[in-house]
Amino acid sequence: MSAAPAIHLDGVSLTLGGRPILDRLSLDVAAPGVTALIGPNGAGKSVTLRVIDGLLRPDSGTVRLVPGRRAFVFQRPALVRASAAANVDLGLLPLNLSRRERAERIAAALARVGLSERAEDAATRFSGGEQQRLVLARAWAMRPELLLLDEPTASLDPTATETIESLIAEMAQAGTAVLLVSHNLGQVARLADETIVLAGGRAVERGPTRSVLFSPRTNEARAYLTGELPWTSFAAAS
Ligand SMILES: Nc1ncnc2c1ncn2[C@@H]1O[C@H](COP(=O)(O)OP(=O)(O)OP(=O)(O)O)[C@@H](O)[C@H]1O
Repeated sequence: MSAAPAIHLDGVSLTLGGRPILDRLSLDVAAPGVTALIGPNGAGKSVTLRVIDGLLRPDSGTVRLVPGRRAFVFQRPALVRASAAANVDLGLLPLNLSRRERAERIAAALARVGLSERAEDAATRFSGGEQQRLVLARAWAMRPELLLLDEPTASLDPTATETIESLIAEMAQAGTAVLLVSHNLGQVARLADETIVLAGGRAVERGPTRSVLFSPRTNEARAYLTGELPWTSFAAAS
């Protein structure tokens, strides 16, 4: 990797509830671009994102991040009881923008995810997919240096998924380092330059997405991928 990584984890270990969850985890995430973090349920993907965001403190090891704005889109959308517009505005508050610039960014972000008409509606009454689109709009409006995404399209319909995927790609092209946790391997293939496979709290494999998905070198990665990836249709499309 030529430039300094946006995220650098070195030997990160963490025990939760008496169980080792991260086990000397080391990984780098390049900036800009999309890096996918994949692996079986319980592998420690969400915990890794929370460690990177500082919500969980590792027992040992080093976490180094590129300085700047950071946005985290959780598996379950984190929204306050206020309008959709106010929820986007919350992400902008720390940025010291003028009132007018905030209003412009809010309008553009809501339009980007097809929620312009819902700007004044209560966000907590939105459907699951609408809430997910809203939190992504908030992240987009922040223009973060670092974007952490935990299953960002898990409850979205195909059209909304396409909207969100193009928004993620656009942010990466504009310079954001994106770390994407997803079980949607088609999405990983579409978006991620690099892919890291996590199993048992360790990065067992990493490399260009295509080689990780189609020619995994480790048994752990192979076991995960053969259970999840529709090899026949997928391989035929490549
Ligand atoms: N606060 C906590 N206390 C105790 N155990 C925890 C805590 N948070 C997570 N864990 C455990 O850590 C393990 C890894 O959880 P994590 O949510 O990171 O998995 P994941 O790889 O994101 O899985 P999935 O694909 O199912 O979302 C799980 O077994 C979970 O029960």
